[in-house]
Amino acid sequence: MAIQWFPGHMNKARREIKEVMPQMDVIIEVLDARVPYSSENPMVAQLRRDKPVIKVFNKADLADPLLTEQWMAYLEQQRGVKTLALDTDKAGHVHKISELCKKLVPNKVGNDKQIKAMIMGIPNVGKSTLINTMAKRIVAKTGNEPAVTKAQQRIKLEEGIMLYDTPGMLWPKLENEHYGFRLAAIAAVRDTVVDYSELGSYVSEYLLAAYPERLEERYKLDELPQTDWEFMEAAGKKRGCVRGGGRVDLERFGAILINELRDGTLGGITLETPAMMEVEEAELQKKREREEAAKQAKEEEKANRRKRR
Ligand SMILES: Nc1nc2c(ncn2[C@@H]2O[C@H](COP(=O)(O)OP(=O)(O)OP(=O)(O)O)[C@@H](O)[C@H]2O)c(=O)[nH]1
Repeated sequence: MAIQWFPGHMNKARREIKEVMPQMDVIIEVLDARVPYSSENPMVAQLRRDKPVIKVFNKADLADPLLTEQWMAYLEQQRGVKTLALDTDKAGHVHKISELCKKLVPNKVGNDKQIKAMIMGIPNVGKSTLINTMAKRIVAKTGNEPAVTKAQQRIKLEEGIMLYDTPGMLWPKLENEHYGFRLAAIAAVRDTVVDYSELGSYVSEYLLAAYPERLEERYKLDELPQTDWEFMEAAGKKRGCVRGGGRVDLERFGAILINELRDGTLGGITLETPAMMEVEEAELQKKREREEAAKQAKEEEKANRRKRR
Protein backbone atom coordinates (compact mmCIF):
# COMPACT_ATOMS: atom_id res chain seq x y z
CA MET A 1 0.00 0.00 0.00
CA ALA A 2 1.63 3.25 -1.14
CA ILE A 3 1.66 6.27 1.17
CA GLN A 4 1.70 9.74 -0.37
CA TRP A 5 3.87 12.49 1.05
CA PHE A 6 4.69 15.78 -0.62
CA PRO A 7 8.41 16.23 -1.41
CA GLY A 8 8.09 19.99 -0.83
CA HIS A 9 6.82 19.47 2.73
CA MET A 10 9.51 16.87 3.40
CA ASN A 11 12.29 19.21 2.27
CA LYS A 12 10.91 22.09 4.32
CA ALA A 13 10.70 19.96 7.49
CA ARG A 14 14.22 18.60 6.90
CA ARG A 15 15.62 22.14 6.50
CA GLU A 16 13.89 23.41 9.62
CA ILE A 17 14.94 20.47 11.77
CA LYS A 18 18.52 20.71 10.53
CA GLU A 19 18.53 24.31 11.63
CA VAL A 20 17.33 23.73 15.22
CA MET A 21 18.97 20.32 15.79
CA PRO A 22 22.42 21.69 16.85
CA GLN A 23 20.84 23.52 19.79
CA MET A 24 19.15 20.38 21.13
CA ASP A 25 20.60 18.21 23.91
CA VAL A 26 18.41 15.19 23.47
CA ILE A 27 15.82 13.86 21.01
CA ILE A 28 12.61 12.20 22.11
CA GLU A 29 11.33 10.09 19.23
CA VAL A 30 7.78 8.85 19.72
CA LEU A 31 7.07 5.50 18.07
CA ASP A 32 3.97 3.37 17.92
CA ALA A 33 4.79 0.26 19.96
CA ARG A 34 2.77 -1.90 17.53
CA VAL A 35 5.06 -0.94 14.64
CA PRO A 36 8.27 0.38 16.25
CA TYR A 37 10.22 0.14 13.03
CA SER A 38 7.71 1.31 10.42
CA SER A 39 6.73 4.28 12.61
CA GLU A 40 10.29 5.64 12.75
CA ASN A 41 11.04 8.70 10.67
CA PRO A 42 14.04 7.83 8.48
CA MET A 43 15.54 11.29 8.86
CA VAL A 44 15.87 11.26 12.66
CA ALA A 45 18.84 8.87 12.60
CA GLN A 46 20.59 10.95 9.90
CA LEU A 47 20.10 14.33 11.52
CA ARG A 48 20.68 13.50 15.17
CA ARG A 49 24.20 12.14 14.54
CA ASP A 50 25.66 11.36 17.99
CA LYS A 51 22.97 13.15 19.96
CA PRO A 52 21.24 10.89 22.50
CA VAL A 53 17.76 9.77 21.57
CA ILE A 54 14.98 8.35 23.74
CA LYS A 55 12.75 6.12 21.66
CA VAL A 56 9.37 6.15 23.34
CA PHE A 57 7.23 3.09 22.64
CA ASN A 58 3.87 4.78 22.84
CA LYS A 59 0.49 2.99 22.88
CA ALA A 60 2.27 0.09 24.56
CA ASP A 61 -1.11 -0.88 26.01
CA LEU A 62 -2.13 -1.97 22.49
CA ALA A 63 1.11 -3.84 21.71
CA ASP A 64 2.41 -7.32 22.54
CA PRO A 65 4.47 -6.89 25.75
CA LEU A 66 6.93 -9.66 24.84
CA LEU A 67 7.69 -8.10 21.47
CA THR A 68 7.92 -4.64 23.02
CA GLU A 69 10.67 -5.99 25.28
CA GLN A 70 12.39 -7.65 22.33
CA TRP A 71 12.28 -4.45 20.26
CA MET A 72 13.55 -2.31 23.11
CA ALA A 73 16.57 -4.57 23.67
CA TYR A 74 17.20 -4.64 19.92
CA LEU A 75 17.11 -0.85 19.45
CA GLU A 76 19.22 -0.18 22.55
CA GLN A 77 22.12 -1.89 20.78
CA GLN A 78 22.37 1.22 18.61
CA ARG A 79 24.69 3.96 19.78
CA GLY A 80 23.09 6.66 21.94
CA VAL A 81 19.66 4.99 21.94
CA LYS A 82 17.57 4.53 25.08
CA THR A 83 14.03 3.20 25.05
CA LEU A 84 10.93 3.54 27.21
CA ALA A 85 7.53 1.88 26.89
CA LEU A 86 4.57 4.12 27.67
CA ASP A 87 0.87 4.27 27.83
CA THR A 88 0.46 8.02 27.74
CA ASP A 89 -2.89 7.86 29.48
CA LYS A 90 -0.91 7.03 32.61
CA ALA A 91 0.64 10.29 33.71
CA GLY A 92 3.01 8.51 36.11
CA HIS A 93 4.86 6.84 33.26
CA VAL A 94 5.56 10.09 31.51
CA HIS A 95 7.74 11.25 34.38
CA LYS A 96 10.26 8.59 33.35
CA ILE A 97 11.05 10.54 30.18
CA SER A 98 12.20 13.60 32.14
CA GLU A 99 14.28 11.39 34.46
CA LEU A 100 15.95 9.72 31.50
CA CYS A 101 16.68 13.09 29.85
CA LYS A 102 18.49 14.20 33.00
CA LYS A 103 20.49 10.98 33.10
CA LEU A 104 21.52 11.36 29.47
CA VAL A 105 22.69 14.98 29.76
CA PRO A 106 23.78 15.35 33.42
CA ASN A 107 25.88 18.44 32.62
CA LYS A 108 22.67 20.38 31.88
CA VAL A 109 21.02 19.58 35.23
CA GLY A 110 20.81 21.93 38.24
CA ASN A 111 20.63 25.62 39.12
CA ASP A 112 19.56 27.70 36.13
CA LYS A 113 20.49 25.03 33.61
CA GLN A 114 18.00 23.71 31.14
CA ILE A 115 17.83 20.65 28.94
CA LYS A 116 16.59 21.27 25.41
CA ALA A 117 14.66 18.26 24.14
CA MET A 118 13.09 17.97 20.72
CA ILE A 119 10.08 15.70 20.45
CA MET A 120 9.62 14.02 17.10
CA GLY A 121 7.20 11.50 15.64
CA ILE A 122 5.09 10.71 12.62
CA PRO A 123 1.41 11.77 12.69
CA ASN A 124 -0.99 10.02 15.06
CA VAL A 125 1.64 8.22 17.18
CA GLY A 126 0.36 10.14 20.21
CA LYS A 127 2.88 12.98 20.26
CA SER A 128 0.37 15.66 21.29
CA THR A 129 -1.10 13.47 24.04
CA LEU A 130 2.42 12.92 25.33
CA ILE A 131 3.29 16.63 25.22
CA ASN A 132 0.11 17.51 27.13
CA THR A 133 0.78 14.86 29.77
CA MET A 134 4.39 16.00 30.20
CA ALA A 135 3.31 19.65 30.42
CA LYS A 136 0.42 18.74 32.76
CA ARG A 137 -1.82 21.04 30.71
CA ILE A 138 -3.32 21.20 27.25
CA VAL A 139 -0.71 22.68 24.94
CA ALA A 140 -1.20 20.48 21.89
CA LYS A 141 -4.33 19.44 20.05
CA THR A 142 -5.03 15.71 20.01
CA GLY A 143 -7.33 13.55 17.93
CA ASN A 144 -7.56 10.16 16.30
CA GLU A 145 -7.15 11.60 12.81
CA PRO A 146 -3.55 11.96 11.61
CA ALA A 147 -1.97 15.37 11.10
CA VAL A 148 -3.53 17.42 13.88
CA THR A 149 -0.19 18.95 14.96
CA LYS A 150 0.59 21.92 12.70
CA ALA A 151 2.66 24.75 14.19
CA GLN A 152 5.92 24.42 16.13
CA GLN A 153 5.83 25.06 19.86
CA ARG A 154 8.20 25.40 22.80
CA ILE A 155 6.94 24.11 26.12
CA LYS A 156 8.59 24.76 29.47
CA LEU A 157 8.34 21.78 31.78
CA GLU A 158 8.69 22.01 35.55
CA GLU A 159 11.71 19.76 35.66
CA GLY A 160 14.23 22.14 34.02
CA ILE A 161 13.46 20.81 30.57
CA MET A 162 12.40 22.84 27.55
CA LEU A 163 10.46 20.70 25.15
CA TYR A 164 10.53 21.66 21.45
CA ASP A 165 7.82 20.28 19.22
CA THR A 166 9.06 19.27 15.76
CA PRO A 167 8.75 21.98 13.16
CA GLY A 168 6.71 20.58 10.29
CA MET A 169 5.22 17.18 9.89
CA LEU A 170 7.31 14.04 9.81
CA TRP A 171 6.70 11.30 7.29
CA PRO A 172 6.94 7.60 8.06
CA LYS A 173 9.03 5.02 6.18
CA LEU A 174 7.83 5.03 2.57
CA GLU A 175 10.25 2.77 0.72
CA ASN A 176 8.63 -0.60 1.27
CA GLU A 177 4.98 -1.56 0.78
CA HIS A 178 5.01 -3.58 4.05
CA TYR A 179 5.49 -0.34 6.00
CA GLY A 180 2.48 1.14 4.20
CA PHE A 181 0.23 -1.77 5.15
CA ARG A 182 1.31 -1.77 8.78
CA LEU A 183 0.95 1.98 9.14
CA ALA A 184 -2.51 1.81 7.59
CA ALA A 185 -3.41 -1.00 9.99
CA ILE A 186 -2.71 1.23 13.00
CA ALA A 187 -4.37 4.28 11.35
CA ALA A 188 -1.22 6.32 10.82
CA VAL A 189 -2.40 7.17 7.31
CA ARG A 190 -5.73 8.70 6.43
CA ASP A 191 -8.62 6.28 6.30
CA THR A 192 -9.79 7.45 2.88
CA VAL A 193 -6.89 5.72 1.10
CA VAL A 194 -7.47 2.36 2.76
CA ASP A 195 -8.87 -0.66 0.89
CA TYR A 196 -10.08 -2.77 3.82
CA SER A 197 -10.30 -6.08 1.99
CA GLU A 198 -6.67 -5.73 0.85
CA LEU A 199 -5.50 -4.48 4.25
CA GLY A 200 -7.58 -7.12 6.03
CA SER A 201 -5.96 -9.87 3.99
CA TYR A 202 -2.46 -8.51 4.67
CA VAL A 203 -3.12 -8.37 8.41
CA SER A 204 -4.88 -11.78 8.41
CA GLU A 205 -1.83 -13.41 6.85
CA TYR A 206 0.39 -12.05 9.61
CA LEU A 207 -2.07 -12.84 12.42
CA LEU A 208 -2.62 -16.40 11.18
CA ALA A 209 1.10 -16.99 11.56
CA ALA A 210 1.78 -14.92 14.68
CA TYR A 211 -1.43 -15.01 16.76
CA PRO A 212 -3.57 -17.94 15.46
CA GLU A 213 -5.21 -18.63 18.84
CA ARG A 214 -6.51 -15.05 19.09
CA LEU A 215 -8.26 -15.32 15.72
CA GLU A 216 -9.70 -18.69 16.57
CA GLU A 217 -11.09 -17.41 19.85
CA ARG A 218 -12.36 -14.05 18.67
CA TYR A 219 -14.09 -15.26 15.53
CA LYS A 220 -15.25 -18.54 17.07
CA LEU A 221 -13.81 -20.77 14.38
CA ASP A 222 -13.56 -24.50 15.17
CA GLU A 223 -10.71 -24.86 12.74
CA LEU A 224 -8.52 -22.04 11.57
CA PRO A 225 -8.24 -21.81 7.76
CA GLN A 226 -4.78 -21.90 6.23
CA THR A 227 -4.86 -18.84 4.01
CA ASP A 228 -5.77 -15.19 4.61
CA TRP A 229 -8.67 -15.18 2.10
CA GLU A 230 -10.11 -18.43 3.48
CA PHE A 231 -9.94 -16.95 6.97
CA MET A 232 -11.64 -13.73 5.85
CA GLU A 233 -14.42 -15.76 4.21
CA ALA A 234 -14.97 -17.99 7.26
CA ALA A 235 -14.77 -15.22 9.87
CA GLY A 236 -16.82 -12.85 7.67
CA LYS A 237 -19.60 -15.43 7.50
CA LYS A 238 -19.56 -15.83 11.28
CA ARG A 239 -19.86 -12.07 11.62
CA GLY A 240 -22.81 -11.85 9.25
CA CYS A 241 -20.92 -9.95 6.55
CA VAL A 242 -22.87 -11.72 3.83
CA ARG A 243 -24.29 -10.16 0.68
CA GLY A 244 -27.01 -11.35 -1.68
CA GLY A 245 -26.16 -14.71 -3.17
CA GLY A 246 -24.35 -15.69 0.04
CA ARG A 247 -21.12 -13.95 -0.95
CA VAL A 248 -18.98 -12.66 1.91
CA ASP A 249 -18.44 -8.90 1.93
CA LEU A 250 -14.67 -8.90 2.40
CA GLU A 251 -14.43 -5.11 2.55
CA ARG A 252 -16.87 -5.10 5.47
CA PHE A 253 -15.17 -7.91 7.34
CA GLY A 254 -11.75 -6.32 6.64
CA ALA A 255 -12.97 -3.13 8.35
CA ILE A 256 -14.23 -5.12 11.36
CA LEU A 257 -10.90 -6.93 11.70
CA ILE A 258 -8.86 -3.74 11.42
CA ASN A 259 -11.05 -1.89 13.92
CA GLU A 260 -10.75 -4.75 16.41
CA LEU A 261 -7.00 -4.69 15.95
CA ARG A 262 -6.86 -0.92 16.40
CA ASP A 263 -9.02 -0.74 19.53
CA GLY A 264 -7.29 -3.64 21.29
CA THR A 265 -10.22 -6.11 21.12
CA LEU A 266 -7.82 -8.73 19.71
CA GLY A 267 -5.45 -8.12 22.63
CA GLY A 268 -1.96 -6.61 22.54
CA ILE A 269 -0.57 -7.16 19.06
CA THR A 270 2.69 -6.05 17.46
CA LEU A 271 2.79 -6.20 13.68
CA GLU A 272 6.54 -6.52 13.13
CA THR A 273 9.54 -8.18 14.75
CA PRO A 274 13.28 -7.41 14.62
CA ALA A 275 13.81 -10.60 12.58
CA MET A 276 11.21 -9.51 9.98
CA MET A 277 12.78 -6.09 9.79
CA GLU A 278 16.25 -7.51 9.09
CA VAL A 279 14.90 -9.57 6.18
CA GLU A 280 12.98 -6.61 4.77
CA GLU A 281 15.97 -4.28 5.15
CA ALA A 282 18.24 -6.75 3.34
CA GLU A 283 15.70 -6.96 0.49
CA LEU A 284 15.49 -3.19 0.33
CA GLN A 285 19.26 -2.88 0.24
CA LYS A 286 19.40 -5.25 -2.73
CA LYS A 287 16.67 -3.24 -4.49
CA ARG A 288 18.60 0.00 -3.90
CA GLU A 289 21.77 -1.60 -5.29
CA ARG A 290 19.91 -2.85 -8.37
CA GLU A 291 18.45 0.60 -8.96
CA GLU A 292 21.85 2.24 -8.51
CA ALA A 293 23.49 -0.22 -10.94
CA ALA A 294 20.74 0.39 -13.53
CA LYS A 295 21.18 4.16 -13.15
CA GLN A 296 24.93 3.91 -13.63
CA ALA A 297 24.56 1.64 -16.68
CA LYS A 298 22.19 4.20 -18.21
CA GLU A 299 24.63 7.03 -17.59
CA GLU A 300 27.53 5.04 -19.08
CA GLU A 301 25.44 4.25 -22.11
CA LYS A 302 24.63 7.93 -22.51
CA ALA A 303 28.33 8.90 -22.20
CA ASN A 304 29.34 6.24 -24.74
CA ARG A 305 26.74 7.51 -27.19
CA ARG A 306 28.09 11.05 -26.81
CA LYS A 307 31.64 9.80 -27.44
CA ARG A 308 30.59 7.95 -30.57
CA ARG A 309 28.99 11.07 -32.04
N1 LIG B 1 -4.48 3.35 23.49
C1 LIG B 1 -3.73 4.45 23.49
N2 LIG B 1 -4.12 5.51 22.74
C2 LIG B 1 -3.33 6.60 22.75
C3 LIG B 1 -2.15 6.69 23.50
N3 LIG B 1 -1.58 7.91 23.28
C4 LIG B 1 -2.39 8.55 22.40
N4 LIG B 1 -3.45 7.79 22.08
C5 LIG B 1 -4.54 8.12 21.13
O1 LIG B 1 -3.98 8.23 19.81
C6 LIG B 1 -4.63 9.25 19.04
C7 LIG B 1 -3.62 10.21 18.44
O2 LIG B 1 -3.01 10.96 19.48
P1 LIG B 1 -2.36 12.42 19.24
O3 LIG B 1 -1.70 12.78 20.52
O4 LIG B 1 -3.35 13.36 18.66
O5 LIG B 1 -1.27 12.07 18.13
P2 LIG B 1 -0.18 13.03 17.42
O6 LIG B 1 1.03 12.20 17.20
O7 LIG B 1 -0.01 14.29 18.13
O8 LIG B 1 -0.91 13.27 16.05
P3 LIG B 1 -0.69 14.48 15.01
O9 LIG B 1 -1.29 15.68 15.64
O10 LIG B 1 -1.43 13.97 13.82
O11 LIG B 1 0.78 14.63 14.79
C8 LIG B 1 -5.64 9.90 20.01
O12 LIG B 1 -6.92 9.33 19.77
C9 LIG B 1 -5.12 9.50 21.39
O13 LIG B 1 -6.15 9.44 22.35
C10 LIG B 1 -1.76 5.53 24.30
O14 LIG B 1 -0.73 5.49 24.96
N5 LIG B 1 -2.60 4.47 24.24
